[in-house]
Amino acid sequence: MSQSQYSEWWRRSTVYQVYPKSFKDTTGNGTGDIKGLIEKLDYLQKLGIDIVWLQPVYVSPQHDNGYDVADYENINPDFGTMEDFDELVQELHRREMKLMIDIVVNHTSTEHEWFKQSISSRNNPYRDYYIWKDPAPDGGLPNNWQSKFGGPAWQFDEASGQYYLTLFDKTQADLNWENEKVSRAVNDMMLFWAKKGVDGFRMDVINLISKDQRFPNDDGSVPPGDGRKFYTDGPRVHEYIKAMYEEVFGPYEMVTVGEMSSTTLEHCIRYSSPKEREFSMTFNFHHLKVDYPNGQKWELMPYDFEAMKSLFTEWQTGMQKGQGWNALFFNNHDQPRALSRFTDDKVYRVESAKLLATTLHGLQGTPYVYQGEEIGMPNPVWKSIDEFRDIESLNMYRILCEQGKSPETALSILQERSRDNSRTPMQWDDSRNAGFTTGTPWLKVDERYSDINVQKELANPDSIFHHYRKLIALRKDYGIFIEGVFKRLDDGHPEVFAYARTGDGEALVVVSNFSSKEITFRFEDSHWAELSSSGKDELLIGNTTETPALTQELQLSPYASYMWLIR
Ligand SMILES: O=P(O)(O)OC[C@H]1O[C@H](O[C@H]2O[C@H](CO)[C@@H](O)[C@H](O)[C@H]2O)[C@H](O)[C@@H](O)[C@@H]1O
Repeated sequence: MSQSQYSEWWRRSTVYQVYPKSFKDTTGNGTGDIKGLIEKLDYLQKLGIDIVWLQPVYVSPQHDNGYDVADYENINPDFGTMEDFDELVQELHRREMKLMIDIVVNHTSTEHEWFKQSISSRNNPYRDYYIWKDPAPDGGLPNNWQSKFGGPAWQFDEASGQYYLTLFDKTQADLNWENEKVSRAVNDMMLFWAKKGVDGFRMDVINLISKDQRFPNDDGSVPPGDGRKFYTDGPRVHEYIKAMYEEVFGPYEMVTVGEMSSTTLEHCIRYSSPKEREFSMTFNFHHLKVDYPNGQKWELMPYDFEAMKSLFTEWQTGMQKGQGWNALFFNNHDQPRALSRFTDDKVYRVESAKLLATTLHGLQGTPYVYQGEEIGMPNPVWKSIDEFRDIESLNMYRILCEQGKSPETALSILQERSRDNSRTPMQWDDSRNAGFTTGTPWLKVDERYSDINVQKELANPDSIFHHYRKLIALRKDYGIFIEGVFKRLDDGHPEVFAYARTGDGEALVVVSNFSSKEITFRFEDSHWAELSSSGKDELLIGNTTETPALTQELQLSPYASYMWLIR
């Protein structure tokens, strides 16, 4: 890739993901709001954040916490007003920060006016905005596709005698992108926000919008056999995205990230290579499915560390070769906290949080920090099903019990897998409800908030927060973070992930011990010969009190992680 292809500002940026419902409540109604986010912008600026990704704040019945949009161009009163939104844009821009908003157009809420019209009669002009099918000849479901939240992907409408498609909850009806009026309406909606000064979009499950128009049954030959192979990266998806680029993203010079569900490397290269004129970058989830036995999210197994490292290697190398760009992340609002999932959130919580950050931020791509990650928030401990709020978790708990699992077993699966793990309120200080709200929080606050909170983190120069701050600043200082060619260096070591990023006679080297053991790690001779001939090493950042030089053999304490620059 030539130098100029790396010149876009967002390649040097770090994005902070805000789950508004759990960020900061200023009204006392127990739900975070836009004014709460404005109140905390100085905090995000201190962290060094360039872009804030604000998750859906549109009018919505909130069955899926805003991913069920009922009106794309108005703000849900729980989150505030359009004036608050405009103030947010101004306040971000005043700080030279950017705003990225969530666009959810694979589906709408069934409370959206388009759907209300669509379901009203077979002849309504909006009927074709959604995917309606007759029952199968035997009177059953149109096909055997499954909803990602459990159960069949079809809902029956008695009045018209047809089914509509819902790949997520039954209140989230899939839009029919074959209808040109749908893409027209979506582009108009995106132009509305672009004209308001929004700088970018995060496009929810955007690679699911084009369905195989034959709507065939899934024969189960490719796991998980739920129909996804017929609508994931579907036949016309690139055509649809290119049209968005030409009309909206390109003219408004937006930064865009596509959330790509169950995607492939080949497609992500196409989605994010500049010459394709689609998105700036893509999220994929493969590295986070390394604890799903046979791709089954609702079964447990210890995570496969080697698989995780191989997936990072495959995507780093593949995207680099194909000129694509990765969105880098370990955490988001759909994932349990990586700290609890892949490392030790108790004895080595601080070391672990810093290790995950260093390992991720040294990779090629744009890093995303999910709220609370920068202070080392772990999964909470769940005591009862009554504490959960997430629609997927509640559906799956019911299904797991129906399948014969005991309530205790079902709860233990939710403890590891529930999306609510990452959605508990942000912990600002040690006052009541962690300073999140003066009212009753919509989801419980983790009990450890008096130890783990922003106030404490800011006061301690060695905190996780300050580690993130340094990493974010380093990315701006050294071009090697952006351009360096990825090479894995640990040769299948069972505890260590080690890699280099090389270029222009320099090397960035990251070595992380993902275990609670004190270990010795030795670079293989050929790797060491290359590294040691590259120049003099300087430790850029580490997570212990030691400041080791880079040597062929390294003693690594539990969860130790270091990043060196050689030049
Ligand atoms: O696990 P994948 O098949 O790779 O899918 C990725 C994620 O897709 C879904 O997330 C997004 O869409 C949902 C519906 O709008 C919404 O509920 C969620 O919050 C969005 O981020 C899926 O729900 C996630 O579990 C997957 O991780």
